[in-house]
Amino acid sequence: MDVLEPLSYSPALLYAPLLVGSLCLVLNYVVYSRRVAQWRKSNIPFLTPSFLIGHKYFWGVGTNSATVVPLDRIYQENKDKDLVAFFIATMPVVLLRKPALIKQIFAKNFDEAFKTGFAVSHNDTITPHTLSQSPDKNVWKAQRNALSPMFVTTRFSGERFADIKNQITLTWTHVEETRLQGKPINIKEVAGIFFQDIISNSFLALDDNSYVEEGEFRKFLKSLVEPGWGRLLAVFSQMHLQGIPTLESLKFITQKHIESMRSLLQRQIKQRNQTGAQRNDLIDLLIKLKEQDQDGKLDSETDVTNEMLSLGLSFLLGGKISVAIVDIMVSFTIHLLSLNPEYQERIRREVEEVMEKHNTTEFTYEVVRDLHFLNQCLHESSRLYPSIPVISRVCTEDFTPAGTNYSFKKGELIIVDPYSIHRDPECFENPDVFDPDRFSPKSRDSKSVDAFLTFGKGPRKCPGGNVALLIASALIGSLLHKYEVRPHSHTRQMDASDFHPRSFANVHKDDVLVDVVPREIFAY
Ligand code: HEM
Repeated sequence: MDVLEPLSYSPALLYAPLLVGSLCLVLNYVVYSRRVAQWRKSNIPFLTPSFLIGHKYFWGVGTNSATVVPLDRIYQENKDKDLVAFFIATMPVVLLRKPALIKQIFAKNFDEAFKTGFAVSHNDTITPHTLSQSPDKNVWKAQRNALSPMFVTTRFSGERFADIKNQITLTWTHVEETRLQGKPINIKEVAGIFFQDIISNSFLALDDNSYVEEGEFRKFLKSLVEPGWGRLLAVFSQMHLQGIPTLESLKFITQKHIESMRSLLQRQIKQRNQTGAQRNDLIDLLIKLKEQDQDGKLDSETDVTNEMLSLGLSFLLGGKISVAIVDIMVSFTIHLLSLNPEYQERIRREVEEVMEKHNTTEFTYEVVRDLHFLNQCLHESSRLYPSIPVISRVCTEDFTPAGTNYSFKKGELIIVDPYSIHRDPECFENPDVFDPDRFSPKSRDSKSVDAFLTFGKGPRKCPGGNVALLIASALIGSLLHKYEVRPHSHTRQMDASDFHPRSFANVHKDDVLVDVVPREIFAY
């Protein structure tokens, strides 16, 4: 074509996008109006959406602000309300503001709102059967019961503490080598390797050492949680399209993830059958499930059924992503401790006292389990930085929470924003101050217990929290036992403006680096 030849468009090409765009806007308007009318009738206070574009609050999400930033703004601007409804882009949601109402709906109205907001398309074969996503309450219950032995921290007692001990040694070696090279420690990376290698070695019998070569399980988790537009859109569409089949690329857990986990489990089951070892881990649990359910009907004894795979994923993803966010909790905690040396010193003293009590100079299950002040520090840091920005429920029936006149309709998406509640002075005094003592047994009262939402609320509350806290305590206790930790990359306390805009977890956007000084040297 001659470059100077004028471009000629067919009128259909020109008008089609305009027509489709206009139809979408009109449709949006109809949807908005109907939903607003429903909220009005249900006595649910709402923010009036602007004509055709919903609410502007969320426009910066993904580019310059994390999801909690607009949620926090709405939370702050509606101080006089128990709850407030609005649209995230075109998705209608009801944000609960008061801990008492959250407890009422998440616990007492569990039967009417048991589903999480992460709906799945029903033509999927795996995810509808996972613990955190199943729309069937019986499946959820069965999965939670079947997995319960995996969430017991005594699994790590006695000789089974060896996997944690081995990671402590590897971490000390890595930290010392990095220090001797004159470099700071990337604490999120260290925490990620520590936790994920322990999970892969203890529950899957993999022999991962991600300091030498990135482990298979760590790679798998990274592919799910690495911040980016794709992952952010996948979570949004999964919440918004409630059950409507979506494009493969818009799924949070894709077929590729599923098949790579299937082949990993298949390999480990085969190996276990060959060795006949008993480890009381996830592989043993899956083999037992297969023996009970299949009566030897499968072609191969290593076949991994969809049911086994769903159960495996339910645990390995910790509901959805919980297993992949323990490193976030640890890196925020170490950063806060680097800014507050007096609390580091209290942890060191506690480690020594507890070791003395147990007549040992080593880290054992009993020592780590008894580090109560360190546990308070973890709670306090996860209050300031709850890793999960939104906890959600979908109403499965119409209901009115007792003592209110709000009527929730079937299908309504309810959300809770732990970050804002945790920083509300009505729930926690001086909320921006890092004060681990507020979690001491004598300071804790029912008000702060109700308002603490890091691990969720009600029967769906995170069952893996204690495993996460135990492993996090082992890492932080052992690190502080050897080193004084000082801030390197961030010299002030972080807030939501430091969160990554394209992550669906509340993770800092830049690496958190700290310097370490060995205690012996520091003493002189
Ligand atoms: C810092 C670490 C963790 C945090 C902050 C966390 C937080 C959460 C939250 C907020 C929920 C949703 C609760 C709700 O909907 O009310 C959840 C669910 C869940 N978590 Fe965790 N979690 C963590 C670690 C873990 C670990 C290590 C595991 C597994 C070993 C795990 C397993 C689960 C499971 C299976 C669910 C789904 C429960 C259900 O739907 O019944 N979590 N977690």
